Amino acid sequence: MSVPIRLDNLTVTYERHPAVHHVSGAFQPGSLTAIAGPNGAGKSTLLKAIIGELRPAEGSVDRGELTRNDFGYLPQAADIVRHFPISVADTIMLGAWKNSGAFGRFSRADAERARDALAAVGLAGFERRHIGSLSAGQFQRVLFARLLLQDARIILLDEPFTAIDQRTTRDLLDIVLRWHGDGRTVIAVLHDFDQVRGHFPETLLIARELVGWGRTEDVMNPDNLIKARAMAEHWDEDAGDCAPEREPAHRKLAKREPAE
Ligand SMILES: Nc1ncnc2c1ncn2[C@@H]1O[C@H](COP(=O)(O)OP(=O)(O)OP(=O)(O)O)[C@@H](O)[C@H]1O
Repeated sequence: MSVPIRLDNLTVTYERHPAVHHVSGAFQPGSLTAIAGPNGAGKSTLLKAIIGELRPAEGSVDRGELTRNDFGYLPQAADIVRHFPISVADTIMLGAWKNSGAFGRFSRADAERARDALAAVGLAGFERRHIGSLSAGQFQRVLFARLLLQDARIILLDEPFTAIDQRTTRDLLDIVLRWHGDGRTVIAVLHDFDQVRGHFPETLLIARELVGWGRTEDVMNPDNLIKARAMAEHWDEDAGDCAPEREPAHRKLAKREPAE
């Protein structure tokens, strides 16, 4: 598979108010890209549009031959409900659902892979723990184990290292770098600019509109960062609607579809 994921004039709105505005460019296969920008810049919205959870109000996302099963997605921790009575093992096995048979049965091989994935994130022996009993860092490790089991070609991470300690961050960052080494396409929303500069070759800097997209050393320069901040400071939440010239009736509102 060697086709990029292309964004063409992508605009995503919430009730016609643009959260992502006229973004164009491409994620090359096998690239490792950070999405950076101020709070409310549209970073999470952009990820959701890439996986198809939100529909464009204007423009498009061209995923080529990729299907939903090719995408592994880690939402922001705040979007994940943790008080379901579900074990660590079952949470991880959800990553293998695409391999399960017609009756949702998992193979012995899947169970072994789940154990391996748990060991790979440093949580061997945690299978029976209730997810509600885990620390934030342990839970994030479980979600990474689920992604390992899912074995997706494209991996989207929304603030994967927020509110977790340095050791966990380092361990999970190693997994991200391994995914990149395997040739997967990885896109991660990040707030830590040192992390972006240190480990992510490509950056997409957004402040609702694109500020820069390309090599990290080119994009993360002081001018662009000042520009992004200034664009955020000038946001007018009461600005008029975003009305595309020719808007198909079925695209009038960004529509939420069932999340993973
Ligand atoms: N479900 C929603 N309904 C209406 N507006 C929304 C919704 N989700 C996000 N927004 C708005 O869209 C804009 C972009 O939000 P988004 O969460 O994509 O930003 P972000 O860059 O990920 O922010 P942060 O860094 O704070 O997580 C914000 O103004 C936000 O208030």
